[in-house]
Amino acid sequence: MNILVTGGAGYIGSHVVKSLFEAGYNVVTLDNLEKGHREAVLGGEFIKGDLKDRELLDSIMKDYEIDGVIHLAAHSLVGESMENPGKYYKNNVSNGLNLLEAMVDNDVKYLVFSSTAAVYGEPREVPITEDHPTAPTNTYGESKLFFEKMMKRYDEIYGLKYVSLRYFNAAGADLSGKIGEDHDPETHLIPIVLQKALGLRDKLYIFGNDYPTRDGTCIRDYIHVNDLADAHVLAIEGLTRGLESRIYNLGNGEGYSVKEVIETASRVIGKPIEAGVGDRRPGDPAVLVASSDKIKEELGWDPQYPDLETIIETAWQWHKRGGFNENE
Ligand SMILES: NC(=O)c1ccc[n+]([C@@H]2O[C@H](COP(=O)([O-])OP(=O)(O)OC[C@H]3O[C@@H](n4cnc5c(N)ncnc54)[C@H](O)[C@@H]3O)[C@@H](O)[C@H]2O)c1
Ligand SMILES: O=c1ccn([C@@H]2O[C@H](COP(=O)(O)OP(=O)(O)O[C@H]3O[C@H](CO)[C@@H](O)[C@H](O)[C@H]3O)[C@@H](O)[C@H]2O)c(=O)[nH]1
Repeated sequence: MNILVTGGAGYIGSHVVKSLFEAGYNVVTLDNLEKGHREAVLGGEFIKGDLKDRELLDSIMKDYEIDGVIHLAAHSLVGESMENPGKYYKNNVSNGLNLLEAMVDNDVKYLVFSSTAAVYGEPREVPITEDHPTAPTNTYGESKLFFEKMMKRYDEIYGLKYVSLRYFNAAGADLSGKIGEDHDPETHLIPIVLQKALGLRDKLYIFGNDYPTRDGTCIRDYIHVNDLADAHVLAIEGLTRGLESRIYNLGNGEGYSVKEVIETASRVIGKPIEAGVGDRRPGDPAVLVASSDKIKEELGWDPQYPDLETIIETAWQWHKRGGFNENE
């Protein structure tokens, strides 16, 4: 099986590429390296290019006889999406449509998509199941929901079969020490907390402490990036076995507040980590916690690193060694 991975040089994509490779797939990675790292792609072919380049998509699908696509390439920052919505509609919707069109024209039938908990907005009840109403509170979540709707139509009209994986908060790093999270600028909570602990940044701010939660700070469900990656392999296997199009949540079913994440990181590292309190970040729901029962029951997904301390420990090992700087 020949699989095209868009965004495979990024944080989650590089872990997906490694898992696919280990499971015996032929992998072709397409990434424009706007955010990704060439050295993060540990196996298969690498092509530097952009989703907006329709000719390139056609030639990759033909030349490599692509059977399925795992589509991770996107802009993905909640805060930025509320400052620059057009950037999100362009890349996540318009460039994504280019990919769908190329798949139809080249008769590529299977698609696994990186969706997000942000499609739900402020939940009516937690844990959130896949049939919870969608009402995104930010442009990012809305752009991902638009793409899900396009996939549904392409299934109805062209028979494209898809699995949409709605990830909650990805964190941690591969145990090999070769790949991990390395964004510039970094905006995600766990790497920021670890950078603060390493003295690589002056300030750490909690974005709002007046949310309706147990300690006033936002609650999220953190999932280890290798457990996420495994779900992609299960999804592509399912599709090629004849699974109908599906949406699955991916989280651990346990929510941690921003304060609890900082406390857990201090425990893992063995020293206090100082944090100030800043304003709320526009677009942030107060609570996002997943029910992932559906993918466990239907595809046998079995997370190996569900506990927050372990997730942070793997991220700490990666950041302590200096990320890609150390590997270079
Ligand atoms: N990190 C999370 O917690 C999280 C949670 C839910 C969903 N997601 C989704 O997972 C996917 C991967 O997230 P990530 O955290 O690894 O982000 P990332 O920025 O590290 O990876 C995205 C990759 O896509 C590439 N890319 C972006 N636009 C492109 C384009 N037009 N053409 C070619 N390459 C392009 C970037 O260079 C980058 O390498 C995204 O779709 C994101 O929305 C992430
Ligand atoms: O310096 C910081 C950074 C973050 N936060 C808070 O920490 C929580 C987690 O934030 P972050 O790590 O930025 O992740 P999210 O904004 O929850 O978004 C992630 O998780 C979503 C799914 O829940 C994905 O869709 C997004 O792509 C991914 O970036 C949020 O409440 C933030 O407000 C802070 O308080 N201080």
